[in-house]
Amino acid sequence: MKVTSSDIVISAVKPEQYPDVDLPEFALAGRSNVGKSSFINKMLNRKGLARISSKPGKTQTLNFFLINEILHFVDVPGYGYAKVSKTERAAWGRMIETYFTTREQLRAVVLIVDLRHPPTEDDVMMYNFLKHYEIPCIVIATKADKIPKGKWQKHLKVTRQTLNLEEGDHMVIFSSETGEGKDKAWALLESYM
Ligand SMILES: Nc1nc2c(ncn2[C@@H]2O[C@H](COP(=O)(O)OP(=O)(O)OP(=O)(O)O)[C@@H](O)[C@H]2O)c(=O)[nH]1
Ligand SMILES: [Mg+2]
Repeated sequence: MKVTSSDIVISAVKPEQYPDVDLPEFALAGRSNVGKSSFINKMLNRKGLARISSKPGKTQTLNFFLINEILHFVDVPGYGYAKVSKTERAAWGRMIETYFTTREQLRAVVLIVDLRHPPTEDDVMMYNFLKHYEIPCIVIATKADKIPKGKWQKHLKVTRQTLNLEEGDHMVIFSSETGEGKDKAWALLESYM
Protein backbone atom coordinates (compact mmCIF):
# COMPACT_ATOMS: atom_id res chain seq x y z
CA MET A 1 0.00 0.00 0.00
CA LYS A 2 1.23 3.45 -0.82
CA VAL A 3 0.47 5.55 2.24
CA THR A 4 -0.51 9.06 1.26
CA SER A 5 -2.17 10.18 4.47
CA SER A 6 -2.03 9.15 8.11
CA ASP A 7 -3.23 10.86 11.23
CA ILE A 8 -4.11 10.11 14.82
CA VAL A 9 -7.87 10.12 15.29
CA ILE A 10 -8.32 9.49 19.00
CA SER A 11 -6.68 8.05 22.09
CA ALA A 12 -9.42 5.90 23.56
CA VAL A 13 -9.84 4.11 26.87
CA LYS A 14 -13.44 2.96 26.46
CA PRO A 15 -15.68 1.70 23.63
CA GLU A 16 -17.76 4.91 23.42
CA GLN A 17 -14.57 6.60 22.22
CA TYR A 18 -13.73 4.15 19.43
CA PRO A 19 -14.29 5.74 16.00
CA ASP A 20 -17.83 5.00 14.92
CA VAL A 21 -17.08 4.16 11.30
CA ASP A 22 -17.01 0.88 9.46
CA LEU A 23 -13.41 0.73 8.23
CA PRO A 24 -11.13 -2.30 8.38
CA GLU A 25 -8.95 -2.13 11.45
CA PHE A 26 -5.65 -3.72 12.52
CA ALA A 27 -4.47 -3.64 16.12
CA LEU A 28 -0.99 -4.12 17.48
CA ALA A 29 -0.17 -6.45 20.35
CA GLY A 30 3.08 -7.30 22.05
CA ARG A 31 5.36 -6.86 25.00
CA SER A 32 6.15 -3.42 26.29
CA ASN A 33 9.08 -1.94 24.39
CA VAL A 34 9.10 -4.64 21.71
CA GLY A 35 8.49 -2.10 18.94
CA LYS A 36 4.74 -1.84 18.26
CA SER A 37 4.70 1.93 17.86
CA SER A 38 7.89 1.80 15.78
CA PHE A 39 6.22 -0.75 13.50
CA ILE A 40 3.33 1.66 12.91
CA ASN A 41 5.65 4.55 12.12
CA LYS A 42 7.67 2.46 9.67
CA MET A 43 4.57 1.16 7.91
CA LEU A 44 3.28 4.74 7.54
CA ASN A 45 6.65 6.32 6.68
CA ARG A 46 6.16 8.65 9.62
CA LYS A 47 8.90 9.32 12.15
CA GLY A 48 7.03 10.38 15.25
CA LEU A 49 3.34 9.82 14.60
CA ALA A 50 3.08 6.94 17.09
CA ARG A 51 5.05 8.01 20.15
CA ILE A 52 7.98 5.72 20.91
CA SER A 53 10.42 5.51 23.79
CA SER A 54 13.41 3.48 24.91
CA LYS A 55 11.55 3.05 28.22
CA PRO A 56 8.73 0.50 28.35
CA GLY A 57 5.16 1.64 28.97
CA LYS A 58 5.11 4.55 26.53
CA THR A 59 1.76 3.74 24.94
CA GLN A 60 -1.02 3.87 27.56
CA THR A 61 -4.23 4.19 25.58
CA LEU A 62 -5.76 2.68 22.45
CA ASN A 63 -4.47 5.07 19.79
CA PHE A 64 -6.40 5.02 16.52
CA PHE A 65 -4.64 6.06 13.32
CA LEU A 66 -6.52 6.69 10.10
CA ILE A 67 -4.62 5.71 6.96
CA ASN A 68 -5.47 6.85 3.43
CA GLU A 69 -8.99 7.47 4.78
CA ILE A 70 -9.69 3.73 4.33
CA LEU A 71 -8.33 1.83 7.31
CA HIS A 72 -7.32 2.15 10.95
CA PHE A 73 -4.24 1.01 12.83
CA VAL A 74 -4.68 0.79 16.58
CA ASP A 75 -1.63 1.14 18.78
CA VAL A 76 -2.10 -0.75 22.02
CA PRO A 77 -0.25 -0.56 25.36
CA GLY A 78 2.20 -3.42 25.78
CA TYR A 79 2.13 -6.21 28.34
CA GLY A 80 4.76 -7.79 30.54
CA TYR A 81 6.22 -4.62 32.04
CA ALA A 82 7.18 -5.50 35.61
CA LYS A 83 6.86 -2.02 37.13
CA VAL A 84 3.11 -1.89 36.83
CA SER A 85 0.77 -2.14 39.81
CA LYS A 86 -1.81 -4.89 40.09
CA THR A 87 -4.59 -2.33 39.74
CA GLU A 88 -3.08 -0.90 36.56
CA ARG A 89 -2.56 -4.35 35.12
CA ALA A 90 -6.17 -5.28 35.78
CA ALA A 91 -7.37 -2.05 34.12
CA TRP A 92 -5.13 -2.80 31.12
CA GLY A 93 -6.57 -6.31 30.94
CA ARG A 94 -10.14 -5.05 30.88
CA MET A 95 -9.42 -2.39 28.27
CA ILE A 96 -7.62 -4.81 25.96
CA GLU A 97 -10.07 -7.66 26.41
CA THR A 98 -13.06 -5.42 25.75
CA TYR A 99 -11.45 -4.03 22.63
CA PHE A 100 -10.23 -7.34 21.17
CA THR A 101 -13.42 -9.26 21.88
CA THR A 102 -16.04 -6.69 20.87
CA ARG A 103 -14.60 -4.61 18.05
CA GLU A 104 -16.33 -5.75 14.88
CA GLN A 105 -14.09 -3.71 12.59
CA LEU A 106 -11.02 -5.63 13.80
CA ARG A 107 -9.75 -7.71 10.86
CA ALA A 108 -6.53 -9.04 12.32
CA VAL A 109 -4.10 -8.48 15.16
CA VAL A 110 -0.46 -7.80 14.42
CA LEU A 111 1.42 -9.61 17.18
CA ILE A 112 4.90 -8.16 17.49
CA VAL A 113 7.63 -10.36 18.96
CA ASP A 114 11.38 -9.86 19.24
CA LEU A 115 13.20 -11.99 16.66
CA ARG A 116 16.28 -12.10 18.89
CA HIS A 117 14.63 -14.00 21.73
CA PRO A 118 12.11 -16.85 22.06
CA PRO A 119 8.59 -15.50 22.64
CA THR A 120 7.82 -14.98 26.34
CA GLU A 121 5.06 -16.69 28.32
CA ASP A 122 3.02 -13.53 27.89
CA ASP A 123 3.51 -13.69 24.12
CA VAL A 124 2.29 -17.29 24.08
CA MET A 125 -0.68 -16.31 26.23
CA MET A 126 -1.59 -13.46 23.87
CA TYR A 127 -1.31 -15.74 20.84
CA ASN A 128 -3.55 -18.34 22.50
CA PHE A 129 -6.02 -15.62 23.50
CA LEU A 130 -6.31 -14.57 19.84
CA LYS A 131 -6.73 -18.19 18.76
CA HIS A 132 -9.43 -18.69 21.37
CA TYR A 133 -11.44 -15.75 20.04
CA GLU A 134 -10.69 -16.74 16.43
CA ILE A 135 -9.06 -13.41 15.70
CA PRO A 136 -6.68 -13.71 12.73
CA CYS A 137 -3.11 -13.07 13.76
CA ILE A 138 -0.10 -11.84 11.82
CA VAL A 139 3.15 -12.40 13.70
CA ILE A 140 5.84 -9.80 13.12
CA ALA A 141 9.30 -10.77 14.35
CA THR A 142 10.99 -7.41 14.70
CA LYS A 143 14.41 -5.95 15.52
CA ALA A 144 15.89 -8.20 12.84
CA ASP A 145 18.59 -5.57 12.28
CA LYS A 146 20.02 -6.52 15.67
CA ILE A 147 21.07 -10.02 14.63
CA PRO A 148 23.05 -11.23 11.61
CA LYS A 149 20.99 -12.23 8.61
CA GLY A 150 22.54 -15.71 8.69
CA LYS A 151 20.74 -16.38 11.99
CA TRP A 152 17.28 -15.17 10.98
CA GLN A 153 15.85 -18.51 9.90
CA LYS A 154 17.08 -20.27 13.04
CA HIS A 155 15.45 -17.62 15.23
CA LEU A 156 12.29 -17.69 13.17
CA LYS A 157 12.00 -21.42 13.73
CA VAL A 158 12.29 -20.96 17.52
CA THR A 159 9.59 -18.29 17.36
CA ARG A 160 7.28 -20.54 15.35
CA GLN A 161 7.81 -23.49 17.69
CA THR A 162 7.48 -21.52 20.93
CA LEU A 163 4.22 -19.93 19.83
CA ASN A 164 3.10 -23.26 18.40
CA LEU A 165 2.04 -21.30 15.34
CA GLU A 166 -0.94 -22.72 13.52
CA GLU A 167 -0.88 -23.59 9.87
CA GLY A 168 -2.08 -20.58 7.94
CA ASP A 169 -0.80 -18.03 10.43
CA HIS A 170 1.79 -15.81 8.86
CA MET A 171 5.08 -14.64 10.24
CA VAL A 172 7.24 -11.86 8.84
CA ILE A 173 10.80 -10.90 9.70
CA PHE A 174 10.80 -7.15 10.25
CA SER A 175 12.97 -4.20 11.16
CA SER A 176 11.75 -0.71 11.93
CA GLU A 177 15.33 0.43 11.42
CA THR A 178 15.87 -0.88 7.90
CA GLY A 179 12.32 -1.41 6.63
CA GLU A 180 12.94 -5.13 6.16
CA GLY A 181 9.61 -6.97 5.78
CA LYS A 182 7.54 -3.84 5.24
CA ASP A 183 6.17 -4.77 1.81
CA LYS A 184 5.41 -8.29 2.95
CA ALA A 185 3.58 -6.98 6.03
CA TRP A 186 1.49 -4.60 3.91
CA ALA A 187 0.61 -7.37 1.45
CA LEU A 188 -0.61 -9.53 4.35
CA LEU A 189 -2.65 -6.73 5.89
CA GLU A 190 -4.21 -5.96 2.53
CA SER A 191 -5.24 -9.59 2.19
CA TYR A 192 -7.46 -9.07 5.26
CA MET A 193 -9.13 -5.89 3.98
N1 LIG B 1 17.18 -1.62 16.37
C1 LIG B 1 15.85 -1.57 16.42
N2 LIG B 1 15.24 -0.92 17.44
C2 LIG B 1 13.88 -0.90 17.45
C3 LIG B 1 13.10 -1.56 16.46
N3 LIG B 1 11.78 -1.39 16.77
C4 LIG B 1 11.77 -0.65 17.90
N4 LIG B 1 13.01 -0.35 18.32
C5 LIG B 1 13.36 0.44 19.53
O1 LIG B 1 12.76 -0.17 20.66
C6 LIG B 1 12.31 0.79 21.62
C7 LIG B 1 10.81 0.61 21.90
O2 LIG B 1 10.06 0.91 20.74
P1 LIG B 1 8.50 1.27 20.80
O3 LIG B 1 8.05 1.28 19.39
O4 LIG B 1 8.27 2.49 21.62
O5 LIG B 1 7.91 0.00 21.57
P2 LIG B 1 6.39 -0.31 21.98
O6 LIG B 1 6.19 -1.76 21.76
O7 LIG B 1 5.46 0.62 21.31
O8 LIG B 1 6.44 -0.02 23.56
P3 LIG B 1 5.22 0.36 24.58
O9 LIG B 1 4.46 1.50 23.99
O10 LIG B 1 5.95 0.71 25.83
O11 LIG B 1 4.39 -0.88 24.74
C8 LIG B 1 12.66 2.16 21.00
O12 LIG B 1 13.89 2.56 21.55
C9 LIG B 1 12.80 1.85 19.51
O13 LIG B 1 13.67 2.73 18.84
C10 LIG B 1 13.79 -2.25 15.39
O14 LIG B 1 13.21 -2.85 14.47
N5 LIG B 1 15.16 -2.21 15.43
MG1 LIG C 1 4.14 1.96 22.05
